Amino acid sequence: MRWLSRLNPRNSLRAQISFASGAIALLLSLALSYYAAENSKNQIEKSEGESFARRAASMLDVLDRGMFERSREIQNAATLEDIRDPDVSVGRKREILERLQRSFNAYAWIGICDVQGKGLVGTGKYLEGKDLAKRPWCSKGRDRAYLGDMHDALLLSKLLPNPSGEMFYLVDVAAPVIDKQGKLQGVLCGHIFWKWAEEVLDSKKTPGMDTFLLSQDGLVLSGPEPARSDLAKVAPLTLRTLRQSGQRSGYLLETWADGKTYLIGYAKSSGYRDYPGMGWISLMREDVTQAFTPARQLRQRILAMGVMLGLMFAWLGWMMAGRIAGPITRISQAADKVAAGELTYDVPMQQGNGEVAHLSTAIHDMVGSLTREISERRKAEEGLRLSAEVFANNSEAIVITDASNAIVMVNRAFTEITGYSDREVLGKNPRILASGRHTKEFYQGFFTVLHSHNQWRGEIWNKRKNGEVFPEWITVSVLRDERGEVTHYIAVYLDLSERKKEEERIQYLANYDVLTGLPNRYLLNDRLEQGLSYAQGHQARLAVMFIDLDHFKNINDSLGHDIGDALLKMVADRLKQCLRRSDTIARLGGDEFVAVIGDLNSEDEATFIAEKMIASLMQQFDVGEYQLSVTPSIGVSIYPEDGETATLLLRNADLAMYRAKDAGRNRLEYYEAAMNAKAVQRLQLENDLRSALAKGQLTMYYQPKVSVSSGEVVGMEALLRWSHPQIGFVSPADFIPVAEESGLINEIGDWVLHQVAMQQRIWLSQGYRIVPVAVNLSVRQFGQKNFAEKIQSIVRNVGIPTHFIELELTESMLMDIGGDSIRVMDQLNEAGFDLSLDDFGTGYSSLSRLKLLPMKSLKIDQSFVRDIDTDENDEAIVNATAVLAHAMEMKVIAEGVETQAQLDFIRDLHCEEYQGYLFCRPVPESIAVTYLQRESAI
Ligand SMILES: Nc1nc2c(ncn2[C@@H]2O[C@@H]3COP(=O)(O)O[C@H]4[C@@H](O)[C@H](n5cnc6c(=O)[nH]c(N)nc65)O[C@@H]4COP(=O)(O)O[C@H]3[C@H]2O)c(=O)[nH]1
Repeated sequence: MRWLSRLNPRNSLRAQISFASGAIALLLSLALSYYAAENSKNQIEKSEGESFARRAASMLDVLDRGMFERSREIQNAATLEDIRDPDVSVGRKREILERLQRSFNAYAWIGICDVQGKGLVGTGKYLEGKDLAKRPWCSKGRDRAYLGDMHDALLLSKLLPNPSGEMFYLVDVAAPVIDKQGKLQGVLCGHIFWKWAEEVLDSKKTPGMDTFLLSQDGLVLSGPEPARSDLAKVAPLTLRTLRQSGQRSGYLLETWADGKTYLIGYAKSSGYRDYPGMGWISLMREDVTQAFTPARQLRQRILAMGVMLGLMFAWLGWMMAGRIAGPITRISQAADKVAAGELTYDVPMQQGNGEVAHLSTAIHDMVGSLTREISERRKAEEGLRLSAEVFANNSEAIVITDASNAIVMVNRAFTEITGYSDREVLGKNPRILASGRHTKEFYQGFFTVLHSHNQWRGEIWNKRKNGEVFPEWITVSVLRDERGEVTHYIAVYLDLSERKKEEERIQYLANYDVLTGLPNRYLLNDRLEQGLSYAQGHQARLAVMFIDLDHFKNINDSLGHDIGDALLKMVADRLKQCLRRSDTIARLGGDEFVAVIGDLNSEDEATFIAEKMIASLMQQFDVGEYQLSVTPSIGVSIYPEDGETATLLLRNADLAMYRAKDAGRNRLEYYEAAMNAKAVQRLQLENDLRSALAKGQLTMYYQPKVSVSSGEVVGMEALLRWSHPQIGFVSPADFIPVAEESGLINEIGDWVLHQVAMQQRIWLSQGYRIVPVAVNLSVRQFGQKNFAEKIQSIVRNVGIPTHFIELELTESMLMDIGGDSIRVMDQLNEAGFDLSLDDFGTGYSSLSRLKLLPMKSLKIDQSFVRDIDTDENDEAIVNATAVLAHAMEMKVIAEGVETQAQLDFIRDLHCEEYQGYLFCRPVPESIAVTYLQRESAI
């Protein structure tokens, strides 16, 4: 509907121009058509009128001449000898008259009346003998030639042949008949059919046109009105005009009684030659609707052309206006867009030098400069808004003072930090915030720097409204006018309270253990360094104690970390209580604590403190619902004997602590130099072990397991051997712990498992009888993620069933591995591995816990077997263990059976299997296979 609105002149300049030009053209055409039609009407009126008048005149001429000629004929006939001579017979006369009648066919009758008025002779013998005296021609034709007006043919119409029977009219032409003697003999008269006149009139007529012949009195002699009716009744005006008009012919326009307007041409008879005529008037009329048809048609044509012209002009106007209005429309659309805020809109520029081009350029430039101005203003407003936002929302307090240092403006943060509302401080000096902590000189220095550098930065202690003194970092700037005079000071305050607290917190976290509140490793180092420098300066001695809780991991795993943490806090408190205020007790992490005891008089003092600690920790802890006890292993190093640096002293105390652990835990060990050598040796071993695998220095030995009852080899234990290139044979008892500590055990363990599985596969492929081969697992291996899946995949990848492999776990492992261990054991068991508990009796396995484990067999440690035949205790232990194991449906395997006596003993105790030098030492694969072979040979 947009185009409709474009056509509305009220909306569109283009439509206005178009309508105006169309309307002008139309009006002009209307005027022109009116003028042309009027003109044409006048023309028609004149030419037609004149033509009518001419034709009316010529009609009269014909009639007058006809009447004149008839009159002459009759006069001439009257002078004929035979006519004038009374003696000539009537027949002769009749003959002459009939000949005359034939010469003009309009003669109705020609005849002669005698002086008495009696019909003497007549053509067709009509009226002969009749009394014609009263006839005007008879009476008036005696003296001279007579012409009579139209009259009814009363007699002749009955006599003459008249098929229609209608009355007809005649005009009379008569002349006196005078004989030679000059005596009147009668009157010769010719009756002329009036039809003749009507035919003359008709001959001048054209369709749509009427002719009238009027008598002098205005009676209708011929025409559409009844004969001898008075024209004054139907056209009084016309008749009056004719009478008044002095002209012989002319035309006029008049409305007749029938309501129609006629164009009328008229002529008045003027006779012919000496014939004066009878005063006849001829009229030719035409209805103007017909007469003016050409004018009307012309007007219609001009009007049609006008409409065409109007439309053409409207279209031309539309096109021209389009050329003018198009660019203006584009400019106005562009202006609309700009007005709607589309400032980036580029107003199109019209090419050329015309007004519109000038307008478009001017608007383009104007919009450009407006846009620039607006965007600059917006930027400025944005800047102001931002500044106000920054001022209002800045987290730092902002105070603006005037040159006299009276506060003129503060922001929200100021109120939040100081507690003063803006109303409370406006007009006041910022001095109201002074804490009193700074001296007069400080403020003097402050203003000196401020005025010389226009800025001062620094920390100031101020006071809040509630009286709290707090630190702030302040930046004060000076604002000056163009003359350099100070107008304002702007101070930005950053409240440092939180930051200080945070710094203190960070400081605390950096130096203290969060759980126990004891100094951590860093603060310990500091304190130790301080203690050492004191000791050096005062030739004093100092002790470093490394304290590790035994089997603390078990508590964490079994009772949860919350209990473990609570216990550690209590342990920390008790350790602290065992020390003097000047001493330091720190927590390094986990269950490791270090104490630094300065100004030591003797070793006994350290021993006393350590024993106090052991005694203190051994007392029961009530943690939640649990009653717990822990034992520590404590290693001590002394300055200056065991080291002069903090690092050395800590390391040596650590070594001593390990020694205490090795020596059975819950004890105190002093550092000895030999420990260090052992540690070095251990480190060397570790390094060598790293490359042992790659260098092929590790091999597997196998020791058969034998059925006590049958003496058959029913299994084997895989035992690792390391052939060190320098040291020679290294016992697994020595390098397995090293591998465990260093983490190498995982790699080595995988290798062992793979080797054993491969060996089984080879034996299988070689057709040997397969017995399960037990592989030792270490605690660290067991702790690996997805351990069960891993060893399963190693075995399956080799391509042997899992029940070919037995897994041995030591009892002490159960103490060290986490609470998840039962789940892992279940997984292994479900995967098809048999599990066996090694070294049973050396640890402190709770029997109730043992019940939960999916163990297939239980190996009695060789230390019990060794003296079984001599030591009753050992015998009792082995016996009880065997009973217990059987009760739990486990096999019992005796380890380290060296003698027949021992074998007999374990047989008595119903052990199912044994393993030991008695049957076979651990041997390489080449020998081990012979046991299988031999067995398979049986
Ligand atoms: N006196 C005496 N000893 C006997 C007798 N019969 C066997 N033995 C020794 O007793 C140890 C039995 O192995 P274990 O208790 O599992 O104790 C093993 C095991 O805990 C560990 N070990 C050995 N190989 C591996 C291994 O591949 N992986 C892991 N994690 N540990 C291993 O090293 C320990 C020591 O292994 P070995 O030195 O081979 O010592 C073996 C074996 O040689 C005997 O009649 N008399």
